[in-house]
Amino acid sequence: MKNADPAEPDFDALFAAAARIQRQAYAPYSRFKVGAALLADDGAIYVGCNVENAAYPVGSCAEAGAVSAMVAGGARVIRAILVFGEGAERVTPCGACRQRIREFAAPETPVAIAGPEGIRARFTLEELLPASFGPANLPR
Ligand SMILES: O=c1ccn([C@H]2C[C@H](O)[C@@H](CO)O2)c(=O)[nH]1
Repeated sequence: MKNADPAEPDFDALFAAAARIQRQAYAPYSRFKVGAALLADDGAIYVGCNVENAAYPVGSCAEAGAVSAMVAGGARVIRAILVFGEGAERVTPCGACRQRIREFAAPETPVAIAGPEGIRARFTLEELLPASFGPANLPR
């Protein structure tokens, strides 16, 4: 049975959303298109794709786009996130994006890494960004 556990995020839906948005990526320089989809606490799926720039460092990652879409949509908690990329290697979020996810996720929040054939690996955020700095580290 598909997604029988109600506590388990629907990774099939995240995969479909990330694979769809990956095709929209603007990546004329790297030619490496990435899509990201996250399930937020409002039950909605928010997506993003990488958007490169002729001034290379100005480009943004798929995960950054998905996090921005979530915040713009009014949600504040990431329940699960999936990153979709092509090629033989796993496309794990870059360091900066791990921190972006950290702002809105828990240590145990799943981060799934997918390619065209399906999910390749599943990490927790804590595995990708151990001993991290977050909102609670700032004085109130
Ligand atoms: O997790 C990742 C890794 C890379 N990229 C983008 C950045 C750049 O546009 C291209 C090559 O690094 O892929 C993402 O969007 N997400």
